[in-house]
Parts: sequence; C-alpha cells; structure tokens
Amino acid sequence: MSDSPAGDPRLLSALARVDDPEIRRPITELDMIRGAEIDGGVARIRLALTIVGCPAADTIERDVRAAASGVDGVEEVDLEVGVMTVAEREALVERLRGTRRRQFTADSLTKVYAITSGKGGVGKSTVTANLAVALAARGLRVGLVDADVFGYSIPAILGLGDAKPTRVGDMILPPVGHGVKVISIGMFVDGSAAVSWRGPLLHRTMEQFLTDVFFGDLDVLLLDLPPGTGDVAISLGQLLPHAEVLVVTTPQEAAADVAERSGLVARQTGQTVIGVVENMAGLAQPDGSVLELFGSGGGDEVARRLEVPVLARLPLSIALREGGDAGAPVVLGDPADPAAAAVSALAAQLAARGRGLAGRSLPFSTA
Ligand SMILES: Nc1ncnc2c1ncn2[C@@H]1O[C@H](COP(=O)(O)OP(=O)(O)OP(=O)(O)O)[C@@H](O)[C@H]1O
Repeated sequence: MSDSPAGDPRLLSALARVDDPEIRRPITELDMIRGAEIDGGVARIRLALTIVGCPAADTIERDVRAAASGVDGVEEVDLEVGVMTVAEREALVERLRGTRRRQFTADSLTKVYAITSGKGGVGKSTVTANLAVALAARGLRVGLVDADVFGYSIPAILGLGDAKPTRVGDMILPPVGHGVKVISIGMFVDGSAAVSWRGPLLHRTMEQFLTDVFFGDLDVLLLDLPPGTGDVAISLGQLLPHAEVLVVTTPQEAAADVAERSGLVARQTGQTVIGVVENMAGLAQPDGSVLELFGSGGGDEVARRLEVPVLARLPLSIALREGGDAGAPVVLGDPADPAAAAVSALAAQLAARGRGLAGRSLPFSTA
C-alpha cells in the first residue's frame, strides 16, 4: 500500500505479520510503524495508532510485542505508542479510499447475496448470521450488512452487543463478530431506539454502508434485508443490481404468497433469485415422529413459483435459537445440530460457486 517503513529488516518482516484487526492489513503497510530498530538485545519500536482510544490498541500492542519477541536476538521490547497526526490519518484514509470506491460494483469479484423474506419472524436474520459465520469458518472473507432497519438483530446474534464502528476520518471500520465484518443500523442509534426513517434517508444510509464502510477485499457480502418489499429492498436492488437473492420462508403454505412477492421485487430490480431456504421445518421427536409446527410444503411451493431450487431446509432447533439469544452462533457452538448442519451445507454450496465472473463481459474482443 505504501513504501516499507525504514528499520531493521528482520524486525520489519516480523511486524509485517501483525494486522490491524479492524482494517485487516499489515501495520507495516498502514504507516503505523515510525521506527523499528534492534539495539543490543532491545527492539525499539515506535507505533502510531490511527486514532486516540483506538479500540484495537491492546490487540495491536500485544501482537507487536509478540512478533518482536520472536525475532532472533531480541531480549526486550521497548514499545512507544503514539497516534497519527491529522495529516497522516487523512493520507491513510485517502489511500484506503481508492479501494473503497470500487467496493461491490458489478465488476468486483465479491459475491453479493441478499437474504429476503416475505414476512417477519421467519428466521431470516438468524439464517443470515449463521450463514455468514459458516462461510467465514470456511476461510472466506465475509461482510454482512444488516439492512433490516426496523428489526436490526444481527449484532446481538453475532455477540457484538453494543459494539460501535471505529471512525478513521470519514471512513467507518466495521466491528468483527466471529470472523464476520458487520455493519448495522443498530450501531448508529442509541440503545434499542426505533428507526422511523423515510425512503430517501434509508437510501442514503444504504449507500453509505456500501461506500464509506471499509470492508476491504471480501469474498462474500451478505445483506440482511427487512421483511417484505419496502424501500430498503428497492434501494439495495438499485444499488446492487447484480446481487443474488435467497428467499427465506417457513413451511407454512399460507405464507408462500408474500415470500414469492419478495422474490419478484428483487427480480424487478434486476437481481437474480437463486433459491429458497426453508426455515423452521419439522422437528424430529424422540419417538421418531416429526413435529411440523408450521406445516409443510411452503418452501417447495415458493421454489416452484419462482422456478428456483430449495437450497436448504433448517428444522426447528432449540440450539439455533439459544445460540442466537446468546450471541454464540450454533454453527460454531453445536455444529452437529441439524439446523447448524443445514446452514453449513448451504455455506458449502455457496462457497463452491466461488467469486463469480458469471455474466461478466470479458475484457477482449474477437474482432
Ligand atoms: N429454525 C429455528 N428454530 C427455532 N427457532 C428459530 C429458528 N429460526 C429462527 N428462530 C427464532 O425465531 C425468532 C425470529 O428469528 P429472526 O429474528 O431471525 O427472524 P427474522 O425473519 O429475521 O425476523 P425479522 O425480519 O422480523 O427481524 C428468533 O427468536 C430466532 O431465534
């Protein structure tokens, strides 16, 4: 990103393995190292954090000490921690912004999946959060935009509590939960305040999420849409027409109409519906019978109408619900749970689709 800092080459190559946990780039590329010398057995390092009170300061300091201590001949680490000047910070933001403007355009290699549902409470956010974590657990770089403005629940499900994004200049660094970079409207309002914004403000907020939030290079971006066919779904459809859409529904056939509509709205904005996820399907009982609390057939019906496959069926699961309540996603906490296994299998299917070039025009002509 920038010229290598001056200093002892062995010490610098050790420090190059330390990432800023929020920006996820080596600190040596972020102009955070102002000095790195070995003097006798002492590694003297001068570190500049991006902002005062940087939430990642402790982690960076610990990692810097550990990296320096591992260098041959270093017996002691003398670490001086300062903060970048305004000019240095602006220069850093400008450089990162080069990447920022290119985020998620149609020619970016990030796969974008929007998760939608006809109505609320079908488990869309729970599915999205677990899917994100399962993709990250496969080694993919995953971002998640909680666009469910009226019912934002992703931060809680991912154990992020009241975590706030870090601002570096006008750039917003998303908190990371279970390996997933997350941005949510809930991080910008006080407590559990209700969001009663109208279309234009919602549109600008979505635009800002997709430009000012620095996700870095992602393999997959998931969008948790609000249920139904409102302003946010339409805005995101306009902003990300190349997104692919998963429709979450329950087995209840009566809900098929509304679920189908949410898929049709996505299509009207040019997005491609790739499949249905049926959630809250039958729960196997100890006696071998299956409790079908929400009936059966809903997922197949929506899939039939939208002419797409059912990609996953998640049974009712106490572990899935408890994991969501505790901020500890079931795909990590209890991977053998049938609902967790179904999400992980869905993640495997999506991962196999890779970073897509499908539908892109190639940069050469046959003329
Ligand atoms: N398969 C499941 N088994 C048991 N409980 C589930 C299952 N899926 C989701 N839940 C629970 O159902 C409730 C609603 O889930 P969630 O908040 O994910 O729904 P949603 O569709 O995102 O709702 P909204 O869009 O209205 O925010 C949560 O308490 C969640 O833990």
